[in-house]
Amino acid sequence: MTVIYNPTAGWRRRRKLIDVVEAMNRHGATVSLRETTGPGDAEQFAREAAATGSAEIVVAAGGDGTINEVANGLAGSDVPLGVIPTGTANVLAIEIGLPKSSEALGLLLLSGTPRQIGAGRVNKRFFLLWVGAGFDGRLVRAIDPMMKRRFGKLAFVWAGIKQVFGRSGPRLMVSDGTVSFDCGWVVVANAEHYAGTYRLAPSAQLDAVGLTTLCVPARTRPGLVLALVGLAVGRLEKMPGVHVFKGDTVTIRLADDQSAQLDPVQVDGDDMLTLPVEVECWDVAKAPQIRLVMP
Ligand SMILES: Nc1ncnc2c1ncn2[C@@H]1O[C@H](COP(=O)(O)OP(=O)(O)OP(=O)(O)O)[C@@H](O)[C@H]1O
Repeated sequence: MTVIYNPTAGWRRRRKLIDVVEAMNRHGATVSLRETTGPGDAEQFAREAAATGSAEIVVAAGGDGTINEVANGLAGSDVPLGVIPTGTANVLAIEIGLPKSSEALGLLLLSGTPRQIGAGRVNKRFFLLWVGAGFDGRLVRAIDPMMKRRFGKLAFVWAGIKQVFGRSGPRLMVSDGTVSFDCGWVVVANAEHYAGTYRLAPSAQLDAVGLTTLCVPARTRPGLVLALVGLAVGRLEKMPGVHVFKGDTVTIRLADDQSAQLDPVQVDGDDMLTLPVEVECWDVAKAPQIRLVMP
């Protein structure tokens, strides 16, 4: 087993990694640990492990960004993906209900049956959770990595407050190929949970095929505050003015073509791309597939 560990993810979570690895060692596993030194390493290490056939399973130890990289590195191989959540928000772990106890998680990684999951692709990269632009794209870009390391989730709260009281949101055009929606915040979700235990898209499930897109009219401060209240109570989909649709392809761009197309796009919680982007649903029947060890 190869465990790819992002030492900068999360907040004092190294203990978790050690406990799970020790649990697996007690059950006779040979664990080869690779630490990342920067963005891109996790994907590269996963690709190498898959190509050399040196691991029956590759485990991402980090947050959702590290899992995203490892998933992209493994896509196209038969090697299953496992997760040790040592990140800040760990939404994928919440989504699939990973055991909290290190012993139980170690056992799951050693003997769990991998299952194919539905995924999305954005500009040809796989994502497992969501792609977001407007409010959350800007929020993720505004996060200070040092602050995230020191204060964990509070860094997200602080960046959110700055967005609410900062400049107004961008005007986004979101299209499903036939209809376009004008909004200030868009999330294309492959999973139900968001930013922790919030239920953003109850109809989206990681182990089912299909993306749910929420176009939220959150350009002004009152609109954004209302949307955040809706998110907090698990009813964002039902809020006035929110358009929700299911579709296989979604394009997101700035409405004003004259403006610099540099607004950030978060992918699985990381600042990864800038607009415009093309999002597509990836069918479990298509190759490559992503197989995830889950309870
Ligand atoms: N050694 C490293 N130094 C700096 N950045 C790294 C390193 N290794 C990986 N990264 C980058 O760190 C970013 C954030 O990691 P990750 O998302 O796993 O943790 P997190 O943000 O704390 O957790 P979560 O996404 O659950 O909130 C990833 O985009 C990854 O590319």
